[in-house]
Amino acid sequence: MTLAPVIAVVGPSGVGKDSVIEALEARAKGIQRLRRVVTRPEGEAGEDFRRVTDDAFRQMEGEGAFALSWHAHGLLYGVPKEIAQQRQVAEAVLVNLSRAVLLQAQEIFGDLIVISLTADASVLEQRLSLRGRESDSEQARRLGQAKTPLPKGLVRVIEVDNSGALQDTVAKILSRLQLESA
Ligand SMILES: Nc1ncnc2c1ncn2[C@@H]1O[C@H](COP(=O)(O)OP(=O)(O)O)[C@@H](O)[C@H]1O
Ligand SMILES: O=P(O)(O)OC[C@H]1O[C@H](OP(=O)(O)OP(=O)(O)O)[C@H](O)[C@@H]1O
Repeated sequence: MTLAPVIAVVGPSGVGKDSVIEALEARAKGIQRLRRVVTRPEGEAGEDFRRVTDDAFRQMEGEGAFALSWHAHGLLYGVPKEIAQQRQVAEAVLVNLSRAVLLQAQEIFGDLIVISLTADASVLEQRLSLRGRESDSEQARRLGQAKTPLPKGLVRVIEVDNSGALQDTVAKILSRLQLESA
């Protein structure tokens, strides 16, 4: 059975990864988002994710619960191995990934499309501040990592600027994805 592609949405903090994922899922029938496991502390909201403690995460990892996992912003993130079942029923599975794990993701998932979102530095700063999920110092730290480059060796990368309206970004992505599958 062929598995649907995994679409990794990546980019700096505040660029709009979760907003784009949510909007794409709503707009495109058949595209589903993946629910990540994150050790994000109580009180910090975010996308629809499964919150676990560090100990629970480590235990899950030891039991082989993740297809992919990584460490960023002092948190642990996991892609549950059930992504394989999701890829059997969906036309594509969207997931918010770290830029640091993209080559690993390409190796593990095989069929990987990377959507690399960009936005002007001033826009990022304003959006992180408006989101208000992290402290000012944590926001500043995340902004400091904004320019992390994508690794070399990725087969399919779609770069889209999300400095403008979300609906324009989503339209641009859908048209690029259609071109890809044509
Ligand atoms: N195109 C856009 N126009 C205006 N605000 C946006 C846009 N994309 C995202 N946002 C807002 O910016 C903030 C950060 O977006 P989010 O999706 O959490 O980014 P990320 O997941 O990349 O950190 C949120 O408050 C979100 O509502
Ligand atoms: O290595 P990087 O590409 O810089 O990514 C670091 C982390 O940032 C994002 O997490 P999260 O969505 O929790 O944070 P964000 O909304 O602030 O980007 C992304 O999913 C990674 O887990």
